[in-house]
Amino acid sequence: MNSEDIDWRKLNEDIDRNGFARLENLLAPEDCASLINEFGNEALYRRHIIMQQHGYGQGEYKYFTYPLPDPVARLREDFYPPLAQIANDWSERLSDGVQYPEKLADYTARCHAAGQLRPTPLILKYNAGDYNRLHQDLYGEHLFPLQMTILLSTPGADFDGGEFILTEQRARQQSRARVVPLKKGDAVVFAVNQRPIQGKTGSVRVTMRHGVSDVLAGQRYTLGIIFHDAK
Ligand SMILES: O=C(O)CCC(=O)C(=O)O
Ligand SMILES: [Fe+2]
Repeated sequence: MNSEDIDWRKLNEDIDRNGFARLENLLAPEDCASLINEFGNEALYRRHIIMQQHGYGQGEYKYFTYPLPDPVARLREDFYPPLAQIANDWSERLSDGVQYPEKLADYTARCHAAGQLRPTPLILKYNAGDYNRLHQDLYGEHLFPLQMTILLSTPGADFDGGEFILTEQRARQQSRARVVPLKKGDAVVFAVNQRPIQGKTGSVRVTMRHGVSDVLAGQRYTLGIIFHDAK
C-alpha cells in the first residue's frame, strides 16, 4: 500500500483522539519476509544493539545504514510529507516554534547540519521471553514528533504475546496504557514524545511512551521508521 491509498482524514482523527493510528496491510507479506530474511545481512546495518546490555529490555535490533534499502527508504519518504502536516499543527498548538519542511530531504538536511547524521530506521527481533521497555526514541535536538512501527511477523503463528503498548501521561493524572493490536504487515503511527490534546482553555501536552509486552513463544520482528537522524 502507498501513502496515496491511505485515508488521511481518518488517520488524522485517530491520531488526534488517541495519539496513534493503525494502518492495516501497509506492507505486503513478501516485503515482510524479505526484511526478516535480510536480518543477517550485515552490509545493510550500521549498528547492532543487544537490548539487555543497555537496560532497554531483552531482544536485539539493528539500525539500517545509508542508503536505506527498499521499502524502508520509500516508507520514510512517502510518509514524511503528510505526517509533517500533523507535526506542524502540533507545533503550532503547543507553541513549539518549529516549522517542519514539506520534504524529507530538507528535514534530513536540517538534522545533518546539527550533527545528527546517522539513520535511525531499525529492525527489531524478539525471541520467547524478550520484551521492550517503555521508551521514547529521542536522538538529539531535532525530533520529528511522529514515528511508525510495522509488524513483520504473524501473531498466533510466528509468535504469541509481544503486544505493542502505548502509554499516555497527562499532568496530574496516572498513566493510561493501551495495547495496539497488529496483524502481519500492519503499521501503527504514533507520537514519539509529546502531543497536544484540547484542554479547557487551550492545548495541553501529554507525554507518550511505547514498548512491547513479553513475547511468550516464537519470534517477533518489527520495522521501525523514525524520521529524525541520530547524533
Ligand atoms: O517492536 C515493537 O513493536 C516496538 C519497536 C520500537 O520500539 C520502535 O519501532 O521504535
Ligand atoms: Fe521505539
